[in-house]
Amino acid sequence: MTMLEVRALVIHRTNIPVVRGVSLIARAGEISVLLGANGAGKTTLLEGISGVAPVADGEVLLENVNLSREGAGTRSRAGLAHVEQGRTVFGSMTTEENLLVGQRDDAALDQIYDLFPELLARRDIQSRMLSGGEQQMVVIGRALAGRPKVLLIDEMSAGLAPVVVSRLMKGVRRLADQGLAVVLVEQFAHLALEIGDRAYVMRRGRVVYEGDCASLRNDPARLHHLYLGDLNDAGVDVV
Ligand SMILES: Nc1ncnc2c1ncn2[C@@H]1O[C@H](COP(=O)(O)OP(=O)(O)OP(=O)(O)O)[C@@H](O)[C@H]1O
Repeated sequence: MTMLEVRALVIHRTNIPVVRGVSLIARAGEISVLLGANGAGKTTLLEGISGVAPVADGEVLLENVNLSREGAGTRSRAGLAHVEQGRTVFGSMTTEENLLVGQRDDAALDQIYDLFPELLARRDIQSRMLSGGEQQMVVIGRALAGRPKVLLIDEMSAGLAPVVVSRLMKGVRRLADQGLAVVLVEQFAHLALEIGDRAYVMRRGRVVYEGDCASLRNDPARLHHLYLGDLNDAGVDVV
């Protein structure tokens, strides 16, 4: 079932269009992987979807309800959660105090500890003492507090060792298997394509590939070309 539908989104930064008519979908139980080189517009796109960045044109629909004119708070309450870049924990608060921020019920806390048992053992530790990977688990866990329908995750792996990234990816896959619709922006393309379902590659503000993750995973030369090769910018967006 399609949970999130983004239609022809246009977003400007200092009057320059950096997202130029992007459409994508995220289905319940699936991970939509969003790839692309630095500056392609991935972060800006997620910000436009969650309402953090103002949108110049296009639509954001959650379960067919148009949220395009709503602010970030309304979109969040409607079920759109956004894990932004930077892994911001409340450092002087314990792991559990962080997880309890915005928590609707204890069951959600149990769900987080079930997903990331590592955090259970660290529940009473000040979150500034946690490793980078554990802090990322806390941030993802906090985003689950409102029981979202769609989870947008931006570069959760930045600065982390590949083994830690794999661990996080497994957690995200499990969340999708539990029914969440996930949009995952990721620099470790090969790892993301392993756990993802749908793939989108952005280039200079546009989608230049839309398809299944398996096709791209099995064709690294094509992926390389989509990132760096000579594409006809004015041509067909979907390869
Ligand atoms: N606040 C801002 N003000 C002006 N320009 C911005 C701002 N944020 C992003 N940009 C520009 O918009 C373009 C898209 O940036 P964005 O961060 O969305 O790309 P990205 O694909 O997420 O890249 P990265 O992987 O580096 O985060 C870039 O050219 C960037 O310089």
